[in-house]
Amino acid sequence: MTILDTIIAKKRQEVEQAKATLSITDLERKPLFSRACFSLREFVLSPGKNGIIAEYKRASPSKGIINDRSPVEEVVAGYQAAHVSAVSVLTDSEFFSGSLNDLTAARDALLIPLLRKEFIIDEYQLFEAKAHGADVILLIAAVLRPSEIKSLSETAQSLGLSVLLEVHGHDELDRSIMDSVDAIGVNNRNLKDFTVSLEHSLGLADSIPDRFIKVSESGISNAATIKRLRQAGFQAFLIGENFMKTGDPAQAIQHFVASLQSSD
Ligand SMILES: O=P(O)(O)OC[C@@H](O)[C@@H](O)c1c[nH]c2ccccc12
Repeated sequence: MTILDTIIAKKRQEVEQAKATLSITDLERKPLFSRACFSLREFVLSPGKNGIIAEYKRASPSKGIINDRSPVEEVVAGYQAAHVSAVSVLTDSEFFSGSLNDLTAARDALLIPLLRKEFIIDEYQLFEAKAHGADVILLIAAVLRPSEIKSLSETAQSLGLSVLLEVHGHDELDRSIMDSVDAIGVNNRNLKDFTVSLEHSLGLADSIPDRFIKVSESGISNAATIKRLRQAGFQAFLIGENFMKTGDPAQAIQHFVASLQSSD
């Protein structure tokens, strides 16, 4: 069993428990469910946007605790003040120490798109995402059949959510490309063994059709890397640990964005 298998097995149990506690109808009645979503496309592609999607990540299976001292609302407010395009918040509790409460706390602090970073396997989680303030959801090609990606992405879009599809290699990309996704993210981290290489993004850039927002995910820690990724055609950059591992993520991102601007 890989760590990904373990995470998905646990997730299936969690979703069944959540469904038994709160129905989709209950979720639809939550106040946030009826809000209009911010568009990922607009916030990444409009002129002057830097394309950074900054992530709030307390812990991960590969690193253990990264930062359990900086409160979510402070960190995401700092990300927004640094003019990022969007914010990502982990909601998995078992492996990433996140929660849906973190997502809602982030929503309260933000006027930019918010990604629910989660292992989504069931449409119930899409309704949960909407009811807790998300604008964007993640679908991971490594754990979903193409038919599942199709139905989950269509349902997400019907709720007004933007869809980020995550792939790791050519095979996943080729079988998962479909018009009901908005953005395609190449994860530089292999979720099966945690090794990180930028070559995954660089090698796939030209194979992603231009109608999708091109996102590079994980292991990004400096402006020079963003420059290389932009040259390869990437428009958005998902970055977590580089900010979270410092004592002050809000300050770290300010420095990062300043160095990005001075290298432009
Ligand atoms: O902390 P990093 O190396 O900057 O990576 C952020 C993000 O890409 C990573 O957290 C991630 C990408 N895909 C995921 C899927 C599930 C959980 C986490 C992830």
